[in-house]
Amino acid sequence: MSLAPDLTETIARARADLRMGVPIVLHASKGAALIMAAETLDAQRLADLRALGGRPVLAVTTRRAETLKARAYDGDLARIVLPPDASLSWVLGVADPADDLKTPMKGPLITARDGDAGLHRLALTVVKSARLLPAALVLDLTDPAPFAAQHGLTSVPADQAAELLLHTSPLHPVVSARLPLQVSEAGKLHIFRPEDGGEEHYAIEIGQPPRDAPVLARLHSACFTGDLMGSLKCDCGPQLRGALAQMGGKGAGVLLYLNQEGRGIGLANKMRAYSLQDQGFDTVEANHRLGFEDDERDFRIGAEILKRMGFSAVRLMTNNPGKIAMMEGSGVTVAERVPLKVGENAHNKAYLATKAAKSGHLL
Ligand SMILES: Nc1nc2c(ncn2[C@@H]2O[C@H](COP(=O)(O)OP(=O)(O)OP(=O)(O)O)[C@@H](O)[C@H]2O)c(=O)[nH]1
Ligand SMILES: [Zn+2]
Repeated sequence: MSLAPDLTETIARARADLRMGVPIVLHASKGAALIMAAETLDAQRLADLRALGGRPVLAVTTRRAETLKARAYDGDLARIVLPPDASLSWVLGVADPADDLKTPMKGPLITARDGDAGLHRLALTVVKSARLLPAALVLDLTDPAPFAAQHGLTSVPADQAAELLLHTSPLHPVVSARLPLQVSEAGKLHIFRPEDGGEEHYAIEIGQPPRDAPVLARLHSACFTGDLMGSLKCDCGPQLRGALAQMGGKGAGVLLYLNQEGRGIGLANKMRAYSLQDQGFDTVEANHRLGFEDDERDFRIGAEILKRMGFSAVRLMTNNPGKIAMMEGSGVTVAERVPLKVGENAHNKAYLATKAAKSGHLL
């Protein structure tokens, strides 16, 4: 018997550590490294890192490197060599585009091209999944086990972790209960909990849709600003209410409320993107300047929930062809696309036009 955390639990612990500003250790057959998230770094830990000697680098995605005009030799990421006099604000300036226009980074930034970037890539994956800015300080370690033990750090086997993180975490139903709604008194809420310690997702079932026919379905991604605050910057609130109203009218349907705020980058990063939009960048450019892809969501989660509920085919309410492709790729048939065009206003007109022009949304 062992009470020790397994791999999934160790990764969840690493995520929590990074959010708290605590370093982690990644170890693989080819090498090992000490990792700190740039966003939660403080001056003391930066000084402690320096005291260890070696050649620390700041790993950023190629998206971010492009804005910084730093050469990326590792495909999807760049390893920026930390200058000897780099301060905390230098690190934060590389990680966070907030002041790019006001105080552009003084280059040239030197990037590493020798050696392997596997641990850096994994570091960025873990930092992203902790909903932090995708930038991580990485220092090679030669003797990771005693180092981690001496400092009480979470130590993650990198090869196995990289493999595990390719897959969507299994989800388990937690509870279901009746939930009478304005659109239908025959509402029911189901809660699903992922094994990886990530956020729970919800399914709102309306009526009793038969499992052997395509169900009217909506995959809605959480939008605190639009769903709850009535923000005019997007169309999420009207889409949420519009989808529920249609399901209520038909007497059957299932709306998945996926906690993938900000197209999967989290609310804090979405607000960073909004702030960049106020500087003149569109929704896609803002994500890229932050170092993210246009869309970081994993719609396989939606497909998993539908399958667990017994559905194998949907009439999907969406304008996003990416959702249809992901459903089909995950084994849920999209029998029909049901357009959902509601809530356009003067504030979100340009946002909706950008999604049509750059992200392939259907008009
Ligand atoms: N990163 C980022 N996320 C945004 C922005 N505006 C809205 N969002 C998020 O985008 C998501 C919108 O999701 P959905 O309603 O599923 O929209 P969609 O992918 O356009 O697809 P359909 O509505 O199905 O056509 C929500 O998670 C919002 O929080 C933005 O400017 N930047
Ligand atoms: Zn929204």
